[in-house]
Amino acid sequence: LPLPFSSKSRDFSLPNSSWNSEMKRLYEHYNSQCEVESEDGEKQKGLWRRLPSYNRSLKYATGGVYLSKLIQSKARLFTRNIKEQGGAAFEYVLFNNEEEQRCVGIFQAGHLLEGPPGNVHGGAIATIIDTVTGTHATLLSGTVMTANLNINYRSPIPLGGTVHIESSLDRKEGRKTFLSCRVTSTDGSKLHTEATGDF
Ligand SMILES: CCCCCCCCCCCCCC(=O)SCCNC(=O)CCNC(=O)[C@H](O)C(C)(C)COP(=O)(O)OP(=O)(O)OC[C@H]1O[C@@H](n2cnc3c(N)ncnc32)[C@H](O)[C@@H]1OP(=O)(O)O
Repeated sequence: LPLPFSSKSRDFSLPNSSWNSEMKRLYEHYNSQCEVESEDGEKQKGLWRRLPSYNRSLKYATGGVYLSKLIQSKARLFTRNIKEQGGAAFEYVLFNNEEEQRCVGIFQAGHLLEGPPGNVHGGAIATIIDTVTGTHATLLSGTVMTANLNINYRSPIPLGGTVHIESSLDRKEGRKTFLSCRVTSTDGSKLHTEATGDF
């Protein structure tokens, strides 16, 4: 992740007191596979890697063609900019499995993401899918933009609930990267959303 963050920047993908037990359990499940101990007690890289997440992409604005310095200095990542405490909006952590070309997101949807009463807004679901697949495509192919995101909403996601999001590589064609994504209940028994993305 070639981003020049200050060591003081908060890493939003670490557990906090708003996480429910399912969120913590799944975090532990993947985090425990990020580092493994060999027989001689040495720590080695595991199958998974937790991806840190910050609320701005550049610590210091460098100026841009279209954006004023003021806008750049105030720019914050959409999914990490809600000040209200207590897991009000997007709580999530991403883990990447480079070998299997899979990226997993664990997502707890806070009360500010309501769409239909008691359920998560379809735009918020699209946002978190774009976040997981967009990050995955970046890891696979370098800097990308989402060209196309196709979403099938299969069953509502309850507000406050935790879901498992998995992005996998379908294929690469020249400079295009095609991914598939599934949002399921944490035990995998219920399919909430399916998507494909071109980056
Ligand atoms: C490491 C992690 C870091 C990440 C940290 C941040 C975390 C947050 C992550 C959040 C992530 C959030 C991520 C976001 O939210 S990204 C924001 C949302 N996306 C955009 O705003 C993108 C806007 N569009 C564009 O900029 C251009 O149109 C792009 C760049 C997409 C293509 O324009 P470009 O001039 O470059 O290309 P081209 O026109 O020569 O076409 C090239 C090829 O592409 C094919 N094509 C084009 N358009 C489409 C389409 N719509 N569907 C299907 N295919 C399409 C086209 O047929 C052609 O194919 P072929 O003929 O070659 O076969």
